[in-house]
Amino acid sequence: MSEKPLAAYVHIPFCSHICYYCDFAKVLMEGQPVDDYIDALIAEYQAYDIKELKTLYIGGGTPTVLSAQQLDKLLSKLTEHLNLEVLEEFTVEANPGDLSEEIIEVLAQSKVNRISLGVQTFDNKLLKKIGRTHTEAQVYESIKKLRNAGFENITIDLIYALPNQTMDMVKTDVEKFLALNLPHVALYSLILEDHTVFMNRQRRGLLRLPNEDKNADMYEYIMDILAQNGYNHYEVSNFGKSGFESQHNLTYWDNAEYYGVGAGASGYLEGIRYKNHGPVHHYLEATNKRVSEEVLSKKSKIEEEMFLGLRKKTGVSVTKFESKFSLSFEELYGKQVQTLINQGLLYDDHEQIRMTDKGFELGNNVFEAFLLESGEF
Ligand SMILES: C[S@@+](CC[C@H](N)C(=O)[O-])C[C@H]1O[C@@H](n2cnc3c(N)ncnc32)[C@H](O)[C@@H]1O
Ligand SMILES: C[S@@+](CC[C@H](N)C(=O)[O-])C[C@H]1O[C@@H](n2cnc3c(N)ncnc32)[C@H](O)[C@@H]1O
Ligand code: SF4
Repeated sequence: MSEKPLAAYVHIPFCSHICYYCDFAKVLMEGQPVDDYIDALIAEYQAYDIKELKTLYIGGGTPTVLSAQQLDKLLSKLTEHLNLEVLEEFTVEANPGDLSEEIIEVLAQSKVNRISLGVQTFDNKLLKKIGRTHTEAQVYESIKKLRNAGFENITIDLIYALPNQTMDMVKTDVEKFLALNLPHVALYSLILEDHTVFMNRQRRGLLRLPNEDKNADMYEYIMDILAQNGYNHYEVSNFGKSGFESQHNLTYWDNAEYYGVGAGASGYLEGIRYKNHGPVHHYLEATNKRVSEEVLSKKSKIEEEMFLGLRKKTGVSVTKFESKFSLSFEELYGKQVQTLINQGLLYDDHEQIRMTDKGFELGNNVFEAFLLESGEF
């Protein structure tokens, strides 16, 4: 059987407030059995008997809404049996509003070496309109405190194409990011998700979103200005200075296996993609934490290799593809690749299949071309 994965994702589903756009696995923290949850999470993690990880990622929800004691316990239990020489990247997601001195102290004392801050925008009015509770000033304060505590590898998440957001507002956000001189940023175009306040407003005709052209202009602007400032656009939404690309997220895009632990977490182990129970009570009560499992067919594995790999600037290596699947890339996808090259969506490079900037913009059109007929495998 294959070697053990070297990446693990751990999910903390609690938030102090719910943002109007968010459909990730999360719940308001108040009244939740948080201590029981942490115990169950640690038990699930320990059952895998993990000795080596290159990357560990604690996401949410909001990991930093835990108390300092809860976070401390979690961080030490996760690393207790790990060979720390192997661990390269240990990320914790944080919200600027709830990074107290105690929490920063716990993070600084731990093995965590990367912080991902959910900034979304620097515009105070817009922050309110999207249901965030922090302010621009709190972002600067959090970053200052994190730097003082010794953190250098700090990334922020920003969202663009927000309701009523203009190009000038996007420019201001990116300029404010640049002024911070951070090594990494993820910039997501707003996705309207079901079960969110925004979707509800949209259905009632109350949401004014930038149209597709505006959205594309914003993305082009973002790509240009970040490249000019030395950020490598290494994945559709991710930009980093050299050496600061997220190793954990690259595991996903490299289509490698990883552990997923906690309510609503997904994992990929021994050829099986699985998802855990989402609602905290279901997760706590279930003996088997997984709510669904999919044994991947060869067809799905090939498609995923393409969809995930193409998200990266380096794309998909034909040699690696052929040795992994023991088949000819040219026979399987030669025609599709040529059409996409003619449309300016892929580079004309027969070893590394990579998207152009236009391809990045129209990602879904590119991915679609790599879907296979059911009868093919
Ligand atoms: C699930 S959140 C968890 C991290 C943390 N709680 C926070 O809010 O920053 C991870 C990131 O996903 C992005 N995100 C969530 N919902 C989104 C949406 N509907 N469209 C685009 N990006 C979204 C946000 O940038 C957010 O920072
Ligand atoms: C949208 S990405 C943001 C990554 C961040 N910008 C960075 O570069 O580190 C992170 C979010 O994806 C979700 N996520 C990531 N890996 C996951 C997994 N294995 N299972 C479930 N959710 C996951 C979590 O909600 C997490 O907050
Ligand atoms: S964006 Fe982050 S803080 Fe907001 S609801 Fe989603 S997980 Fe919670």
